[in-house]
Amino acid sequence: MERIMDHLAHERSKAQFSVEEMKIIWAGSLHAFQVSDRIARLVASDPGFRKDNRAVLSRKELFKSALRKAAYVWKRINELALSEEEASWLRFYVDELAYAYIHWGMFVPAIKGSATEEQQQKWLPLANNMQIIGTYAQTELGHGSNVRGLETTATFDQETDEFIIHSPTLTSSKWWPGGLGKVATHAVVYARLITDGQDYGVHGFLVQIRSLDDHFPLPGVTVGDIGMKFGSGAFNSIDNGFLRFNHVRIPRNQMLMKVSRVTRQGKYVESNVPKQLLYGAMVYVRQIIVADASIALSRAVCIATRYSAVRRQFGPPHEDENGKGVETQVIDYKTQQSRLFPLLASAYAFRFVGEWLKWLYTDLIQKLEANDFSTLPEAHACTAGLKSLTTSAAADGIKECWKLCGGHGYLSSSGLPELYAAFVPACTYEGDNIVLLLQVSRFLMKTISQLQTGKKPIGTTAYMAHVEHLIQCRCTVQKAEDWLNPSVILEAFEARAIRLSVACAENLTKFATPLQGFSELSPDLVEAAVAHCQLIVVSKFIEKLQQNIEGNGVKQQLETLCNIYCLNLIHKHLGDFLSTGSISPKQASLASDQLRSRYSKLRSNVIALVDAFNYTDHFLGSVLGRYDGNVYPKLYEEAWKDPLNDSIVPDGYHEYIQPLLKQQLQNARL
Ligand SMILES: CCCCCCCCCC/C=C\CCCCCCC/C=C/C(=O)SCCNC(=O)CCNC(=O)[C@H](O)C(C)(C)COP(=O)(O)OP(=O)(O)OC[C@H]1O[C@@H](n2cnc3c(N)ncnc32)[C@H](O)[C@@H]1OP(=O)(O)O
Ligand SMILES: Cc1cc2nc3c(=O)[nH]c(=O)nc-3n(C[C@H](O)[C@H](O)[C@H](O)COP(=O)(O)OP(=O)(O)OC[C@H]3O[C@@H](n4cnc5c(N)ncnc54)[C@H](O)[C@@H]3O)c2cc1C
Repeated sequence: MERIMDHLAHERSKAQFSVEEMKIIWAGSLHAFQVSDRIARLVASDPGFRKDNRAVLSRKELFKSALRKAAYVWKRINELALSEEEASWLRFYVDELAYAYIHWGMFVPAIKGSATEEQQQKWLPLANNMQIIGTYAQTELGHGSNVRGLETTATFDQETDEFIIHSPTLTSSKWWPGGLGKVATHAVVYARLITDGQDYGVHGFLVQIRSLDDHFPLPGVTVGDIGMKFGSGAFNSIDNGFLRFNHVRIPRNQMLMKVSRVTRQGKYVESNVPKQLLYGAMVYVRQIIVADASIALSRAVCIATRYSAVRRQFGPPHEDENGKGVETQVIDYKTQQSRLFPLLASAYAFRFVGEWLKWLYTDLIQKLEANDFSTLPEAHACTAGLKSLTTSAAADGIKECWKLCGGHGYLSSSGLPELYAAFVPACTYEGDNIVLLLQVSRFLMKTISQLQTGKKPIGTTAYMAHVEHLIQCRCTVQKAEDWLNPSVILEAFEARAIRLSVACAENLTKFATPLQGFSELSPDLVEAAVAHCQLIVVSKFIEKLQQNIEGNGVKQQLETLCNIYCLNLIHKHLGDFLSTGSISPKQASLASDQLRSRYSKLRSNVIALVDAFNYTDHFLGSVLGRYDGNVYPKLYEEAWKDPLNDSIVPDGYHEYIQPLLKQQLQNARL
């Protein structure tokens, strides 16, 4: 036991940088670090937030436990008079999916984004004080991605000055909204607005669905839970629901009227605000999900890295620091490094691009408030594309981390199966990842077509202004070290991205209609979108390194991580880089050489790099990822805690095992 604990201490002693300074970089600022650290410890030390029994709870127990925790969170927020920032961290570290995620993450933002000032003054205080609990009811049984295809209707009745909300078909039943099944009292419902016999398309409406007195559904409302979801624990603590309306009436002023409104006379009036602002809550949450992807991936990487340093298999016996013969730490296998270290680098890359995206979103909101809508298309493309890229990579990465831990990774107590089950739907919710990449490609094709009109591309597409150069430039790498030059890397990624986009744009002209072209070329368009989004992540990582980064050795570690992130992408997408002529086969081989050498450079720092995430053992929820590395005794202890081990002879022995054995024994004797 002693020896295992020593392993991580020894690993930590090898670090070549200041972990404390890196923690601040990871958190974003000293202030963010201090607040998050304080709240993480508060949660970890409070038995009310225990979560180690989730895997063995039944659905009903799990759901009730999530309700209890959500109520307890609210109580603590009020008792401690936490600020909004502290309250968000508290909800985050409690790490239990419940209705509050949708209430705070979607219901409140939808009101802020789509309601008029007057409507906000009425509804926000109610929501902020939890006098009502809200959900975001957009998706239907028949349509999720195709929002324009939603079928729920909101028909204006001029006589009573009301909207009649109705579900005309089975497929129009709302399906999936979190917190809807059993908890929410109100919902922002997306429905087709019909007035004067004309259909004006999908709009948002605030609808009360349950009584505030006895929690029963209001007349005309049918509501329930959609059933168990993938994995034990995970999303099963939340009541994703279905909802049907039978001519439910709401006052006219419960239509969210920032984008457009209906007058007392039933006239539909558009404002000067673009209609896409109706989708504003999705832009907001997609940006948060990018931050969440870096958290989910870094959690998995932290577990896999610590365990890989503790775990030993085979090898020429080495001598440990006490001169004893020991097997090889699995982290020293080059295959383990080539699977794990790029994931560690990706966690950092996603953290920084998430930070930038938060800035972009804040900037967008400021501009929108000043009636400047110019950056909305780019913000939509960036949030959609980066949400897609980072969640797909994080979900795959978590699965890889579980395999990196061998058999023990499959144990619930490793924390990895539940982390995977809880995160993988992020590839679907807030927009299916492929559908979102197609939105990015649409934006890219539009930008390319505008180049011909002389319109200067801005922001993340600014590189397209150099299309002539990027189409014909040749990568200058001659030796492996040349791949450490950020401008060489950047140009290779820009060349690959623009060449894929331009090829798509040229191919699109070969089809009878743009629609037909988009449909036929959609796999290529998705690849072009991925290349563009990867370029954004690469360029934001490089920009981060150009900032003033303090702390002993911190910048050097980040440079190594950045190199690994970029070179591994080249390695994985070699087909793109070679087929577009962005690099040559010889340069590809030099990139692989450099990548291998970066792994060796990073090796002694990896434990410290995952320590810099500053995750408590409570938050990690993993025996394999424990800070002290004391894995085996704790695994043994956990095994004993399983309910099957409550009795020596299992339930069912007398009914099913004993008779079977007896029968077989008798048969043998006959
Ligand atoms: C130390 C670090 C600390 C970090 C802390 C992190 C804390 C993390 C906490 C935990 C966070 C998260 C946990 C999450 C918990 C779980 C929540 C899950 C909740 C899930 C909710 C949902 O899923 S809600 C439903 C979402 N649904 C969708 O996303 C549907 C997807 N479909 C669409 O968006 C649209 O239908 C689609 C865009 C695909 C097509 O729409 P359509 O109207 O047909 O549009 P087009 O014709 O294609 O386009 C018209 C033009 O509009 C542009 N556009 C489209 N969408 C938008 C938009 N959103 N904004 C702006 N513009 C848009 C489009 O580009 C077109 O423009 P053009 O110029 O005409 O080309
Ligand atoms: C855990 C979870 C929580 C959720 N929470 C909410 C919530 O709170 N509120 C809410 O309103 N919704 C919620 N949703 C619903 C979610 O937003 C939708 O599931 C999502 O938008 C995808 O839509 P869909 O299910 O209709 O998939 P579909 O669009 O049916 O996708 C099926 C397949 O078709 C492909 N596809 C679809 N369209 C195209 C296209 N144009 N081109 C190429 N391929 C295409 C997709 O890539 C996918 O492979 C939640 C979903 C999950 C899983």
